[in-house]
Amino acid sequence: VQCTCAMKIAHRGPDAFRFENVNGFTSCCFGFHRLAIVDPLHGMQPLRVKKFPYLWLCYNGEIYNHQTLKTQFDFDCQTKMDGEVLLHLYDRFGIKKMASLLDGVFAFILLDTANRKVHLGRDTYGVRPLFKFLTDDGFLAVCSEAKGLTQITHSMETTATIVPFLPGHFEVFDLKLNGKVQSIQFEQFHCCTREPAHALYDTVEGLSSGVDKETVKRNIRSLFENAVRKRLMAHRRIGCLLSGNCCPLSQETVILTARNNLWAFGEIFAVHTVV
Ligand SMILES: NC(=O)C[C@H](N)C(=O)O
Repeated sequence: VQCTCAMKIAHRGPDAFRFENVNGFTSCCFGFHRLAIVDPLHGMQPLRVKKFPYLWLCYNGEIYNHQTLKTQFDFDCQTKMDGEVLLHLYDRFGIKKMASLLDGVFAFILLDTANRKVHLGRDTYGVRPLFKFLTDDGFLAVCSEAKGLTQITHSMETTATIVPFLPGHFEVFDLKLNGKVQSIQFEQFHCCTREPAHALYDTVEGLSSGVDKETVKRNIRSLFENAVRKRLMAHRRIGCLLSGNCCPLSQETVILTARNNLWAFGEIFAVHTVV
């Protein structure tokens, strides 16, 4: 019955929809509306792979460096999904390092039935939304929009609050035998004033030192191109880059970089908005 609340956010994913109960964990349920960006064939969620049958992942977002991480750590991946890398990273390094190695925009819930743990996390800038509903007696629900949580019913008499999940943080819960949870760790994995851990594996060309105008312009161009390039990981045939009031040079960079890096037969449209 609680699952029907997931229909409140049906507009977030027009491509596919799934409700799934977790085998042997009758208190756990996932509802997912998919906007298919990467691996349309195998990317439905909750994402599960043969290698880790006890892991259940639901996430919203794009992991720009998924390919780099797969190569770097020699992961044996079953799909082309960007999110699959989360499962391998979690298995190898644990939740904190997993979150800090991700270059992208994301909000996730990862259930580990073998260790009876639930993990939540959200990207540094909070680009992807995540709301949490938790009662004092340990009933947990999360959703990309608060409206998916307002009609959740639970055993407590007092109303539980719905709070946005803090960007750049992760939280770990113990999943008790009665299906309730207890928070055991809440930590920041990254803050925007620090160099991100994934920078170690970044492939952006070395920037020249010096503060003369030409060097600075070249460096800006190289960083900007890299920022566009890494976002071109979609398997959709039509993409749209929205640039808010950026100069003609960057407009041109966006279009050229995009055209040179398109996957398969895609087409790119840049829309320039002037604020
Ligand atoms: N769209 C998403 O948020 C998840 C994933 N990147 C996908 O392509 O399905």
